[in-house]
Amino acid sequence: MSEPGIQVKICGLTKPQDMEAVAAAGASYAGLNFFPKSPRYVSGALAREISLAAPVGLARVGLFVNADDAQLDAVLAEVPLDFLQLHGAETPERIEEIRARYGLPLIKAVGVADAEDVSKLSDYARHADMLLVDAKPPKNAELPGGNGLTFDWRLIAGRRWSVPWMLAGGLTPDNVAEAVKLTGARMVDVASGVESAPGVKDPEMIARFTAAAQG
Ligand SMILES: O=C(O)c1ccccc1NCC(=O)[C@H](O)[C@H](O)COP(=O)(O)O
Repeated sequence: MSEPGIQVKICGLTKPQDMEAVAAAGASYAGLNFFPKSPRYVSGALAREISLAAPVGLARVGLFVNADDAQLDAVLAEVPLDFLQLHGAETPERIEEIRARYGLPLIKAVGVADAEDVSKLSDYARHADMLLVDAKPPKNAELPGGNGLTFDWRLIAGRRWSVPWMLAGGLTPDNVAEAVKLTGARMVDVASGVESAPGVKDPEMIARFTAAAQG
């Protein structure tokens, strides 16, 4: 069955042409990754150039992991952003602090591996404007996200929270339609599933992913 209205976020753009591919595909959100250890890390003038390549209506999301005010101040002074995505171990207090200081809508990413993780989502929903329900990284993982791993979608099938939420974790052009069907997600997010190599986005995969998500 067709799923009109599914919104797509493509995360970890590393060049201005990626933004053009995201816009051409009809995605709604584009993520810039400010975590220095990520293969998708961007900074300074390049990050600004990518951000400025976004057409009106395509929301730019800045992704941070346990960022301090100094990092957030520096990025936001240079790079226009519409949302902040917090992908580390930020506490509810820290989320509120960031929200008050920068006045931007916040997406809190939460890793899920079991029902206990799912139960934590309601707490975060009280402090964030949107949730990103991602696969929990393995203990030895170098990155807290962008690992291309799925989780058991049945854990959240049909679930709703008090704020909008995005499904993430190991989504690809080939499995996203099934993930949407099983979970009831209205928004989906992908990083590695639309890349030809870590940090290298593939425009054709971005187009296929978006089309498959939207049915
Ligand atoms: O993508 C990264 O490199 C990354 C690094 C550190 C924290 C978060 C990161 N990505 C966050 C995302 O929103 C990803 O899109 C999400 O984790 C799903 O990734 P993937 O399984 O590769 O689609």
